[in-house]
Amino acid sequence: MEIIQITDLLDGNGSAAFRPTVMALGNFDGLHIGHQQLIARARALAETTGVPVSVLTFSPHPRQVLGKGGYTHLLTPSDEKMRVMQELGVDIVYVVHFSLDFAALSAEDFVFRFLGALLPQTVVVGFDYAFGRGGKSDTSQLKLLAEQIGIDVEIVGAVSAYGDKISSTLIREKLSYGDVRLVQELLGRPYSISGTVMHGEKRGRLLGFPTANVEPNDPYTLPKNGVYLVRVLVQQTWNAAVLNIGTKPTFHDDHRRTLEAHLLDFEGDLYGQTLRIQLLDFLRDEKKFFSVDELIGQIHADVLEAKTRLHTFSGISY
Ligand SMILES: Cc1cc2nc3c(=O)[nH]c(=O)nc-3n(C[C@H](O)[C@H](O)[C@H](O)COP(=O)(O)O)c2cc1C
Ligand SMILES: Nc1ncnc2c1ncn2[C@@H]1O[C@H](COP(=O)(O)OP(=O)(O)O)[C@@H](O)[C@H]1O
Repeated sequence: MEIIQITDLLDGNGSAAFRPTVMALGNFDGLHIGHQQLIARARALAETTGVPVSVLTFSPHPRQVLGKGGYTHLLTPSDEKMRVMQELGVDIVYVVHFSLDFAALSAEDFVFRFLGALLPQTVVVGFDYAFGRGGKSDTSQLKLLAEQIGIDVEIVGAVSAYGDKISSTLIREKLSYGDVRLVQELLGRPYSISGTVMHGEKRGRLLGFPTANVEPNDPYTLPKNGVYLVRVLVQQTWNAAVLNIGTKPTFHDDHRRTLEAHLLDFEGDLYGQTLRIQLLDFLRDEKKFFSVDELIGQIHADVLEAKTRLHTFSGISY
């Protein structure tokens, strides 16, 4: 898969580097099964005309640039997004640097000056696609403008599950309830977080449960505080683990949120390594224990419960 960064507005002078493709447009945060259907549609169209399938996406996420706080938690930061797109069979990803200048483009400029220069034969968008200054233009305007310069527009309908339209917002909400099993259904794969193992408070080993303190590499949307059954990728090997997300209220009144994974069958040094954590199941809420022995007893019970539930997940492909 080729990744092409686009940092300027093209102004019609960059077209030499581009070739005809069928192009899916969107932010695709989460790359959930709705996004996947859209990309599959683009792929099918590309195959019938014998051109590559491309995706046009933005970085940073427009909400990170335009949002009131200027910062948004993501489901699939860039590396994860690229990994999943590759699995989906995307040939080319155009990553457009999203700036205030870009956001200010009118609908006409976006289509005539920008999109046209990328030479798509067809663009594929979701039914709720919005573009142009203030995101004020919709799919019917896209069709009207794009067809003037010979670009076909294909609009893909909503995908629903359990009566809800699948969206990044829905997935964020389910994560806030800790419902990682449902999230896995909506994503078509387990929710995953990548991070680096940092030094912690060195208490884990004294409790009999060393825990890798994982500092997320990007501003991920975290599920609610609690204990989860997870799988952790360490140097190309998956390890079953229990993960605590929270503030460790047994030891602290006001600690920042941390992610700590105890790998069930592992001994060794993980400091400095990059780990990928897949969240498989929610085990319980995080609690304040009144003695350390009570906490240790509960972690033993968590490990037993994790091992029991692990059997349910044997069919998952990583
Ligand atoms: C499976 C598991 C469950 C945990 N549950 C709780 C909990 O309910 N409440 C709590 O205060 N800490 C909980 N912890 C966090 C421990 O307090 C933490 O791992 C310990 O303080 C070690 O921290 P350190 O690695 O920074 O030394 C849990 C840890 C694990 C691995
Ligand atoms: N089974 C295991 N699961 C997680 N970490 C382990 C395991 N075995 C050894 N380790 C190592 O021990 C470290 C965690 O020990 P801990 O006492 O909790 O220290 P820290 O507070 O620095 O995390 C991990 O970062 C890793 O290098």
